[in-house]
Amino acid sequence: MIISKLSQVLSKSFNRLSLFKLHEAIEAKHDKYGSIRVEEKYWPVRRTIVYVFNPSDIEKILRAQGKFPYRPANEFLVKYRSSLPDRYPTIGIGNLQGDKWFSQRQLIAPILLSSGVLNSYLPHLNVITDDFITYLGFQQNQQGSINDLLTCTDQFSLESIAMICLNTRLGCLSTIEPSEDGKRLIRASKNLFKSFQILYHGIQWWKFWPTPSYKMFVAAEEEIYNVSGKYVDRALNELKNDDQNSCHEKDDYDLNDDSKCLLKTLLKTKGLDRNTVRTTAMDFMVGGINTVSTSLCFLLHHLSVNHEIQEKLFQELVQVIGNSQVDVNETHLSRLPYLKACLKESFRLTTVIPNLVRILPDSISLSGQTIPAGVPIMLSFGVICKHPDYFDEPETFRPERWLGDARRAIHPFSLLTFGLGNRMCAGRRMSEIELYIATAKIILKYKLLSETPKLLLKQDFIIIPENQIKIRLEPR
Ligand code: HEM
Repeated sequence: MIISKLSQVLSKSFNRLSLFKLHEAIEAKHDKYGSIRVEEKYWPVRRTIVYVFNPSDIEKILRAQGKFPYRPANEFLVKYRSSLPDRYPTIGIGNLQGDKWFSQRQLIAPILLSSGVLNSYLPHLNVITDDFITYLGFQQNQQGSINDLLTCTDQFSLESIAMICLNTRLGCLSTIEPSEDGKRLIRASKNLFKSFQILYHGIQWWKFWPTPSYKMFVAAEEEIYNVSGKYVDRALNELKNDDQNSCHEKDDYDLNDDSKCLLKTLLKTKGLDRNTVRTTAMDFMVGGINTVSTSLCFLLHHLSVNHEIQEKLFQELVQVIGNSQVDVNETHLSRLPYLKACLKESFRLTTVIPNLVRILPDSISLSGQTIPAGVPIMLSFGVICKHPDYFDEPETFRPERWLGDARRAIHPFSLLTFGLGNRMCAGRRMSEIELYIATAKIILKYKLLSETPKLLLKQDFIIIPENQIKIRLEPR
């Protein structure tokens, strides 16, 4: 009895120490220290980190970040890309700082956020979702179950992001075999995130010699660079040929209409050369594969556990869209408040990125403590989102809390899935559209029944399920 208790305590402590359980270690800091924790680390170098667990402090920080919000870069990525200036004229908007970041963000983000570009992808995302539904059908076992939902949503997510960023289908949803490029990208993006977790949060041995994780990162980065480069060059050649040949007839959603194709629009933008676009496309791929895939997997899991909510969502979808064969369009998307609330609630319970990080240009007073300028501050909204001080019955999946008057009880800086302000996620609207269309069509087609005993989480750079998500699909 005593031994088993001791082993439980030990295993909990070791779990918290583990690199893949950092989210639990951060929760434990909040339990122990309350709304703020200023931590001095002495090894391998002396540094201070501040953890903030209070939405009012988070609001203060985000309002104080100025014109050039400073989110610390992934240093290993900066080191690697800076060593190859011909290949990487930029280290990418996710890692640049100051006015260099600002001028690149000004060129790139408006294209990714423009409704003209976004809407042109709706028909393609509908087709990809239909293919995903067929693919799911082939993945079911004899009892109608999918044994590992995340590997399926990975395929969907990669196929979608490749269509958006590389202007190509990769065949990841083929019921026979994904294309070679598809397989390479899936493998590379998994390895990339695995190495990120160790390189970003572990001891920085990579600064002194190429550790196995650093080598894994470089190999994955090269793979993504090579595959995506091929499609960027193809788009560039098409643009050159288009210039030489006369215009062809274009319909509203024709991605050969260059003004509606993200990649070609980037390539035609003054100030963005071929290699900058190549880096940007890579960063979009990396930013968008695992985040969207895991978010979709979590949302489908929550719906599969909460049958009444799933039914209520189904009713909304039937009323607004009809059935799974109808293409989801802009008008439908503007009339689906319950679907949007379900996604928000899924983000609250299982947000894939539970912290934002900022370094402020000036000192700031937070929860009665003065934090000097230049100190990294972790805005730990993932903890806030699961705390009863801020959310009633926090463990319950209840989309209604995001609707009508109930929403007013929620502090606006408590859920920051995509960040906030002028450094927020450039792919937010694209991701939401992907997630809405996929969820809508799947729920219209299938009733989802969970076969996952308990959802466990781990941090693999982003938060992902630790155990396999098993789900049964019953045709409606
Ligand atoms: C569910 C999916 C996604 C989530 C949860 C997510 C979340 C985030 C978060 C939290 C940030 C940091 C924001 C901040 O510091 O304020 C970020 C940055 C970024 N994301 Fe996403 N993201 C997602 C999908 C995507 C996609 C699909 C793309 C590209 C198509 C993308 C591109 C970017 C870029 C370029 C940045 C850096 C922006 C900058 O530094 O200016 N993300 N994302």
